[in-house]
Amino acid sequence: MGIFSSEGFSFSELAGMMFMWSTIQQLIPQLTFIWRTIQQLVPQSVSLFLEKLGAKLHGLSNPYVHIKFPAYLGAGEYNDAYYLIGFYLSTKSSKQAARLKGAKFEETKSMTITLDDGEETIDEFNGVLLKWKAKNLKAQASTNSSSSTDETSTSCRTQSYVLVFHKRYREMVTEIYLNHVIREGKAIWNRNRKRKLFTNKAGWESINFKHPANFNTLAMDPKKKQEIIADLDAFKKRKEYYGRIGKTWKRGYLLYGPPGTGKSTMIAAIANYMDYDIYDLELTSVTDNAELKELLTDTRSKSIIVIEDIDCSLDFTGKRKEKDHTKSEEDQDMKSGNEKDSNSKSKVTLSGLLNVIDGIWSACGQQRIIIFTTNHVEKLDPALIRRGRMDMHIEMSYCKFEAFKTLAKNYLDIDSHPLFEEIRLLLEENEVRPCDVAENLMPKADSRDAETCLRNLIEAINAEKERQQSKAKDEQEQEEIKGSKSAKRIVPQKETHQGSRKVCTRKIKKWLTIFKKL
Ligand SMILES: Nc1ncnc2c1ncn2[C@@H]1O[C@H](COP(=O)(O)OP(=O)(O)OP(=O)(O)O)[C@@H](O)[C@H]1O
Ligand SMILES: [Mg+2]
Repeated sequence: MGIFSSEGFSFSELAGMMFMWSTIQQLIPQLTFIWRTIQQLVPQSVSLFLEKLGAKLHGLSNPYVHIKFPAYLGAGEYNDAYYLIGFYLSTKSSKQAARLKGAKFEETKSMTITLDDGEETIDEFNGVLLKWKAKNLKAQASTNSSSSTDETSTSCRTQSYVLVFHKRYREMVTEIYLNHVIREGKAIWNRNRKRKLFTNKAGWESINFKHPANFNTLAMDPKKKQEIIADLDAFKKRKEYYGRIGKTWKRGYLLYGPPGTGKSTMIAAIANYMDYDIYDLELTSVTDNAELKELLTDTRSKSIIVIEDIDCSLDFTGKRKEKDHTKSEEDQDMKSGNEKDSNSKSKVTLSGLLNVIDGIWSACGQQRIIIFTTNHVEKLDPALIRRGRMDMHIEMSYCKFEAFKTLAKNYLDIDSHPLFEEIRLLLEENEVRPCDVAENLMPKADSRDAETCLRNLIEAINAEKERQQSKAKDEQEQEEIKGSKSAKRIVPQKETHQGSRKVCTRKIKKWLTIFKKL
């Protein structure tokens, strides 16, 4: 029978119990006062012993363990675990608790719904039941008093989650369950957070990254595209594999090809596919190797570090090919770095960049992709792009028929058309950049239909073809003119030369006859 059930108690018994309870309540302040006085009188060691004894007795009678996760740790520091638990509980509590609260963070895409203050929810893990309570000390204290705006703004500091479980599961909870909660919380956070595009000015600055590019809309050879997707998939799943073979969990891609062939578009597609942030590293703004290290160690995991137009970024091109074998690589790079000083402020060197890629990341960089782009792959130092640093070399090339079909689908929403065959032949014969195809396929006015756009493209390719042909003809003519001019110049020279030789021979013969006469 429950103590608060009136069943089985007479009215006088109930009145007696209520009297006893109110007497105990009245005695509490006096008992507290006596306890405080004893604490002051007895030596500290004795009072500590008594406290420990009290806790032990309480432990014996209470089989439940409570772990508190406060939102605020003091000294301006907030507790990440509190927020991650909140994300974890958002998937559990909305089904059970009656009172919930919604929170929208600047960095997240959507609202997170979690337990309101004072609410509880039960979680089950490996057959064990665990209770989570949301507490707010301020809310409890201010139920009796009116709260000021100041209090509301700092009330998150007084919030906490308390986990309650039977003490027999202590080990399982602390060693397995809590790791699971934090891991799940992080996964929810990652799925919900907005992706960022970072650029380096003074340190990293970020904006939200929103780019519509994806592998479906990326125009390129479908086989090559599938290879890239498969490589990314393998990379995503290979955490254990990289750990086992002792390699850093990173992957390097070199994208090369003429301007307007989709290198930057490919980077956006990879970022969207992987759900990664992008760090767009402008090497010319990096003062020296030390700053480069700092910037790269400051990047988050699950990110892509991009160095666009690496051949133009710094003088990395082919330096090693002419290296002086009597000097160390670092010396030579430093020398070239100093030489560069005259036209660039950056002292970042090739070996500095290689050290950062290979060295620092081995220690702390995980789940990162590094991408270099260039229009002139032949100019790059082989050390920079060797396998292991740049694992995949991807050529982004001129638009062929398969790539065209993707663009026709993107821009005109068509899979076939009678003009496709003519376009296929034209694309085989000519080097047309995907950006030019895209430009021509984009309807300039609402009224323009697919056929008009396709005809525009055909016209544009033919016009370019004629332009190239007449340019080639002009160049040939110029060459011929140059050739004939130099031929004309050479002939009199030869004649003059021969003439002077003849004069010379005549003079010698004359002198010989004079000598003979003498
Ligand atoms: N392969 C492609 N697939 C889809 N769209 C493309 C492709 N290539 C180019 N485009 C279109 O052309 C525009 C320019 O492409 P992008 O900037 O990706 O070229 P790039 O290779 O990075 O050029 P650059 O070498 O000059 O930096 C894009 O905005 C896109 O609309
Ligand atoms: Mg680009």
